Amino acid sequence: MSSTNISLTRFLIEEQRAGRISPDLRLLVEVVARACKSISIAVGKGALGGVLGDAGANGEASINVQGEAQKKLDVLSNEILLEANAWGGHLAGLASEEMDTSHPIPDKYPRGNYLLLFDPLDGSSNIDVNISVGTIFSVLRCPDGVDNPGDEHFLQPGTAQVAAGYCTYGPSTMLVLTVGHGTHAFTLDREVGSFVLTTRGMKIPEETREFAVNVSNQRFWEAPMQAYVGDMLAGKDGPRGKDFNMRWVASMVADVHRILTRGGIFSYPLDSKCAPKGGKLRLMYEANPMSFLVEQAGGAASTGRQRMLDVQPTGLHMRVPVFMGSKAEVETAVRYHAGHDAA
Ligand SMILES: O=P(O)(O)OC[C@H]1O[C@](O)(COP(=O)(O)O)[C@@H](O)[C@@H]1O
Ligand SMILES: [Mg+2]
Ligand SMILES: [Mg+2]
Repeated sequence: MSSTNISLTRFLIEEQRAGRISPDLRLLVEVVARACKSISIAVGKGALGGVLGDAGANGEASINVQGEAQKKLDVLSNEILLEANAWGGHLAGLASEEMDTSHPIPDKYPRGNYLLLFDPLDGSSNIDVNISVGTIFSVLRCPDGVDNPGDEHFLQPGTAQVAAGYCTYGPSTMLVLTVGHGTHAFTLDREVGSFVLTTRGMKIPEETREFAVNVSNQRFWEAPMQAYVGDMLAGKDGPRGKDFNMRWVASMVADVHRILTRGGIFSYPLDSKCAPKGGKLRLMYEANPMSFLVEQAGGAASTGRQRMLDVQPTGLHMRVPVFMGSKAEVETAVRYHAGHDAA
């Protein structure tokens, strides 16, 4: 990755001058980036910051709307994002993976035209073992004439996103962003405190020999997924005619970042455990923003049966099966599903 001297601030101003983003959207992305810097500092303190471990009090776990035990950093990251964004004047409302319902902007603050959705800390199970975690965000327009949005106003397909991104808190902190004109990566210069453009126009190779999936769920998968992964594992003597490598960080941000950097396919398919909920990963906070970034980098994203960005959400916390990454490989996964469904 070659570094430039273009800061995120300058990049966004240039996007605004080119008419690709509004001044409000520019400021909104700046606020999210600033919040991510604060989360990065909290994550980076690790065991010294008193932020590891489970949230909750008196030995009682704190359970979020997803039915999952919250980590202290899940709660802290959510608070940082809410606090940073609520008063800025660019938003009509916020929604978070960690909150039951959408969060209106308090009356004391001015309202803007955008809706912000986020997974404040993705890959929570990795926090306590010092493996990369991240923040994922998505920006929608508030429908015309609505100044006090409710959950229903957030239920827009991924094609309606005006910006999406993630911040990965790994060996370096990186912000990866799209405003609908390519996917661009910024690395946090920790001494200066600003994000610097390090890759303009990320490109996912069309073909790959690397897949990411939690294979421990194999016996619960649907038949087409069993066949798809079985054929990859058969290697060059099997029907795919090539050997595949496998990676699974179990932080979607880190797995998708690898795929944006060197290609691959990331998958969290339907299995009989998560099928009653529709899948494991969340459409609005995880699948849609990541699919927007991946498509803007020349990749593809699907549920296995439908382009991800075309899915009409039916609930704020809706879950979906996910296949995303190198275009030809995602198309292959989709063909296995179509072949099975047609049989
Ligand atoms: O533990 P599993 O089943 O492999 O699931 C891992 C997946 O779950 C997630 O951790 C879910 O995200 P959260 O940590 O935000 O709930 C993804 O980041 C990751 O891809
Ligand atoms: Mg997540
Ligand atoms: Mg999360």
